[in-house]
Amino acid sequence: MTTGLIVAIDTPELPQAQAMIGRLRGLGAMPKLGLEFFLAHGPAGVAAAVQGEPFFLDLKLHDIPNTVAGAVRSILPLSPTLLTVHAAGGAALVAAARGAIDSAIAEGGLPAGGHAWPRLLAVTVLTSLDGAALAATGVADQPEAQVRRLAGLALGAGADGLVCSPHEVAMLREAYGADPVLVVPGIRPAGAAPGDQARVMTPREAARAGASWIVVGRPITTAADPEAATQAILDELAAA
Ligand SMILES: O=C(O)c1cc(=O)[nH]c(=O)n1[C@@H]1O[C@H](COP(=O)(O)O)[C@@H](O)[C@H]1O
Repeated sequence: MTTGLIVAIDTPELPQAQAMIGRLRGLGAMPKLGLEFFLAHGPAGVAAAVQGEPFFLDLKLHDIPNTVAGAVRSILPLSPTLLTVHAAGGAALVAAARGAIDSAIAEGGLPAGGHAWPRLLAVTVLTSLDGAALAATGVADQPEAQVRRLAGLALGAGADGLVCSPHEVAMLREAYGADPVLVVPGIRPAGAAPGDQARVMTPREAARAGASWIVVGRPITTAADPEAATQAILDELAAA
C-alpha cells in the first residue's frame, strides 16, 4: 500500500492558503482545509483556494443527525475528496452523513468537474488526547480501546474510513483489512516538536503501519522551505 501526503493548510489568510496550495500541489501532496480557513472564508473561499483540484475538507461535524445531514448536503457542491464527522457523535450521526451523500448520488449523478463523490471519514480519538486527557472526558479506556470501539461503530454505520493516530493504524488494519481509508495525523518527522499533538509517530512509521494518508501541518507550513520539507516527507514515504 502506498501512503499519500495531505498537508494541513491551517491559516485564516486566503492569499497565504492559495500560495501554499499552489506550491505543494506540484509535488503531489493533497491540501486539507479546516475550520480555521472555512470559518474565515466560507465555501466561496474554499473554492477559490482549491481551484477545482482534489482536497480534504476537514470540518469534523459533530451535531444531531439531522443537522449533520444538512451540513453534509451544504458541503457536497464543493466536491471535497474527503470529509470528516466525529464518530463520538454516535452511529446515527455517521449514518445521517452517509445517507446525505448517498441521496445526492441517487439524485444527481457525479458532481461537476469530474470529481468522485467524497469519502466519508469518521474521526475517532483526537491525536491531541493521551490516556489521561481521554479519562478526563469520562472515557476510562485507553485511546486504543476507544479507537477500536468507535471504528466499529463508524464503519458499521457506513463510514468509508477513519481518522486515527499512527498508534492505532496497525490494530485497525488487523481488525478491518485493507479496505478502510485510514487518514493519520499526529505525524512528526524525526526531531520535530510535537506541539499540541500527544500520540505521534514519524512518516515512515505511520506508512509501515498501513496509513492510507498521513496528515502533516506545521512541520511543513512553518518550515523555512516548505517545498523541501514536503519533498523530504514524500521521499521518506516512498522509501518506507
Ligand atoms: O481530522 C484531522 O485531520 C485531525 C484529527 C486529529 O485527531 N488530529 C489532528 O491533528 N487533525 C488535524 O491534522 C492537522 C495536524 O496538524 P499539525 O499538528 O500541524 O501537523 C490539523 O489540521 C488537525 O486539525
